[in-house]
Amino acid sequence: MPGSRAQAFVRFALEQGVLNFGDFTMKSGRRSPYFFNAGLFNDGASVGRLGQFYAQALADSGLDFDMLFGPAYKGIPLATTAAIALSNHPARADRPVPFAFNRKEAKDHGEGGTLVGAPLQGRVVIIDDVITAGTSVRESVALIRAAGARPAAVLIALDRMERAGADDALSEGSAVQEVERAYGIPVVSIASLADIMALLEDDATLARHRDAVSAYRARYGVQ
Ligand SMILES: O=P(O)(O)OC[C@H]1O[C@H](OP(=O)(O)OP(=O)(O)O)[C@H](O)[C@@H]1O
Ligand SMILES: O=C(O)c1cc(=O)[nH]c(=O)[nH]1
Repeated sequence: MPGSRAQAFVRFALEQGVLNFGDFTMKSGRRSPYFFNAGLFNDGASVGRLGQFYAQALADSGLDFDMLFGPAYKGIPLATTAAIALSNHPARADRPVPFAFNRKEAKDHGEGGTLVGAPLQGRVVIIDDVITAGTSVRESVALIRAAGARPAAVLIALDRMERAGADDALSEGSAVQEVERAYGIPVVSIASLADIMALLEDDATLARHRDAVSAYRARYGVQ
């Protein structure tokens, strides 16, 4: 995404309390001096604006696709808001934007199963907030392929630009690069750690977090 839009997104996330600085333990167990909690896009206006950022990033990528898939749980509102924004975006004019999502627990009554929404078919864009170790993407790819559809891309809000794995066995590329290599599909992000670092440089009120984020990037990051 063009620099100024990525910067606007990072600022938006900060204002919503989604982007935080401090000491956080991530799903992988790694400790991070910053955290992106997409669950705090938690009202109609902010989740609507978030959808517009996703839609613009996908339009800017020029990728063609048939539908969206949001992995449970947080991917569900993300795919929903992105589908609404895309259906109003000129790049998608006159073409529907079907979307689907999964349940974490299979349902054994009613329609049953784990998939909800439009049938998975064609070229599917997986929508999530961040990729850390790639587990959520791996599970999504398996679901999409099992349904006879094709993963076409991953669209995330924030590329943390960091290597996955234990401290003494870090992946060669970033988790995002590893996903691109493993599945042969592009990962599009609205913003990245580089944009967060630019924000820290620009904003004197955030200056106290610069050293910790720089040290973290030096330890785990890719350029
Ligand atoms: O690349 P990964 O290692 O899979 O990490 C990233 C995933 O982890 C988080 O979701 P989580 O699995 O915690 O589920 P949630 O959406 O129910 O919060 C996040 O929303 C991504 O989906
Ligand atoms: O790795 C994680 O657990 C993680 C990092 C982050 O910035 N945001 C998030 O929701 N999860």
